[in-house]
Amino acid sequence: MVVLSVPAEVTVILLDIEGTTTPIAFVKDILFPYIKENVKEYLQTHWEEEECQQDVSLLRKQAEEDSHLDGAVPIPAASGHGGGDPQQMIQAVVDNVCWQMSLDRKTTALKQLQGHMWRAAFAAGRMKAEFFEDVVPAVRKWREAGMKVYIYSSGSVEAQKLLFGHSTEGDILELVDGHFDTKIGHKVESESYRKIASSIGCSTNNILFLTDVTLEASAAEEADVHVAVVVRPGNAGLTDDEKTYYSLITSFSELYLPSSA
Ligand SMILES: CSCCC(=O)C(=O)COP(=O)(O)O
Ligand SMILES: [Mg+2]
Repeated sequence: MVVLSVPAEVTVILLDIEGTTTPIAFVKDILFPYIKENVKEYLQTHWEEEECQQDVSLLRKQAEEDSHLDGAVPIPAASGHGGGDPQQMIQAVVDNVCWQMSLDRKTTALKQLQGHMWRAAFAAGRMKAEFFEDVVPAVRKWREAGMKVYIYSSGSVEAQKLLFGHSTEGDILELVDGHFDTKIGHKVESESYRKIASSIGCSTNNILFLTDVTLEASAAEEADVHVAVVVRPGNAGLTDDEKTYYSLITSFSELYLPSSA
């Protein structure tokens, strides 16, 4: 088995979700279709609620920022008392969400609505999150060895907690010391990793970040975070240069912690 030695200065393991702890297929074939199939009904049912209106406001703000993009779908401003025609507005939000999802965009606005929609499905037991079989045993081992384990995903913190709280392995939320999402910054920006270190109260070089996306690995590395690229079934392929440059693992069991020897 290939073994990757974790540098002695590492005290925190920061995990991406999609393509790292969890198969991309679970996200693409189960989580995302649920949104596309249910978004209209969800908006119709929850339209008058404060949380739903906040989600719509955030999506509208994002739509304004996106107005220069090809195919962007605007969301009209709510006008006067009671706003415009709710059905027209709902259709615009549905079209905007579907357009963003067709591009797999990771905007905070889209991820916030998705998280709120998944809540009911997880709570009702309609979905259970999948984790690769090496994930839970490895995370338990790392924690026993004194490591802190944090999550950094484009999925909202609320959605992350749903996945860890309702998984095929049971409720594994207690295995995580904390969560970060795009509210701290985007995963392809190195400043996000500096902010995460500062929020945890450690140096960036105390963190090992595991992700399937090399653009994220590169941003983290620029901030002096240690990185390993996770190669899982169904992940996007890597170029030969990327394969040579990055430390690669295919299972969390390939990480060797000197402190656990
Ligand atoms: C954790 S919520 C479901 C996945 C999701 O919406 C997503 O965007 C995952 O992105 P990641 O940063 O974990 O690759
Ligand atoms: Mg990922």
